[in-house]
Amino acid sequence: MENKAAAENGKTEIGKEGSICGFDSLHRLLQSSLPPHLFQAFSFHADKESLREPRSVRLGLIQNSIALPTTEPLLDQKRGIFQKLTPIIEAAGASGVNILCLQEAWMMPFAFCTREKKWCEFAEPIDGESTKFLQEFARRYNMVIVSPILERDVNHGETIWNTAVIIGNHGNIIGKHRKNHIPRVGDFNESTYYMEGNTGHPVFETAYGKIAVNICYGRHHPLNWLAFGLNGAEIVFNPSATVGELSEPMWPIEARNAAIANSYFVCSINRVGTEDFPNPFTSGDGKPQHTDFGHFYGSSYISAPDSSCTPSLSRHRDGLLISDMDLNLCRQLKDKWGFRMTARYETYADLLGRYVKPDFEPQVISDPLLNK
Ligand SMILES: NC(=O)NCCC(=O)O
Repeated sequence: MENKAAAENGKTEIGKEGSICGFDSLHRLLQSSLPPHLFQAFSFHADKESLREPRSVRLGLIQNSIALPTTEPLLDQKRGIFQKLTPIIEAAGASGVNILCLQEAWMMPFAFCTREKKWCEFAEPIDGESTKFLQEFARRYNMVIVSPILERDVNHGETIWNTAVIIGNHGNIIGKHRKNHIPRVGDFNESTYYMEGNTGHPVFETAYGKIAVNICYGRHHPLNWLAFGLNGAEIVFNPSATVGELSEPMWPIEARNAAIANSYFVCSINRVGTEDFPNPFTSGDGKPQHTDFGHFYGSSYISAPDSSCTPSLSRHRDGLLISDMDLNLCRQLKDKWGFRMTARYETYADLLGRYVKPDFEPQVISDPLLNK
């Protein structure tokens, strides 16, 4: 587990497999070459206000590799992850974390690359075994927990969804959100298993603030981020599973941009490690078949609306990132920049209204001399 002291010592384990140019994380590499003011660690500052008390919240993000090989019985694999996570969740609770978020589909390997249907067996109802496991911690530590799982909706013909369950600090289920954007890129063949979510862009009002969940691939969609902001989110969690070759250059940028544009905090969580599957599969790109997805590069971090961010966790180790923040910062940034006031929602709505119609024509004004 990575704690504050260990995380501040960024050059631990240099040369270990998974390091980047000898550094433990991309952030450490950047930190060594960029001025220190670009990096804020673990506690976000907001100005003191005269009419509002600070609204301090402590967040925890967990990234982890799977516990057992994917060839082991499915139930053992799931229970192995429970066992592995128990001390990490307890450390979060003992550290006074108010809201904890786990990685995408945390209770299973990310098997969607295989297109094999046997992995559907991991899917659970929202009040299933994984939720019950976490409800106990939520009650014990008075902690809200965001739990991204593979969901089976038994009331709707056993349909499967990629879902985040929001567990309240009394262990109650506040609600759920289903992943809005399903990737069809590289080995991310998730639409073989579930379709685009049908829960909209809910914001959950919890004891510690208004939160939302933008699951993984939704982070490439600025309007998805915007919708959570329009509904009043103060913190948006982005539980993810993504691999280095595909998305690592985008990872340090998109969440920070969303936090700035929408005046809220963004918590980016990625799983870590390489998961190997029993049967080879191809990526439809002419390259040889393979049995792993590539390296899940971890690197979880938190971005603030004032453009600061925490250092990221390791690229190759499990980790718990804990950070304090004052949610007053969200409104302070809204007052400063006025993005909500200067946006042109009517014109965007008009364009989008026309764009979704089959007879839409792009507004392009061509130089009349072009074809002369
Ligand atoms: N899990 C998931 O949606 N991955 C898609 C790949 C990416 O967005 O980087």
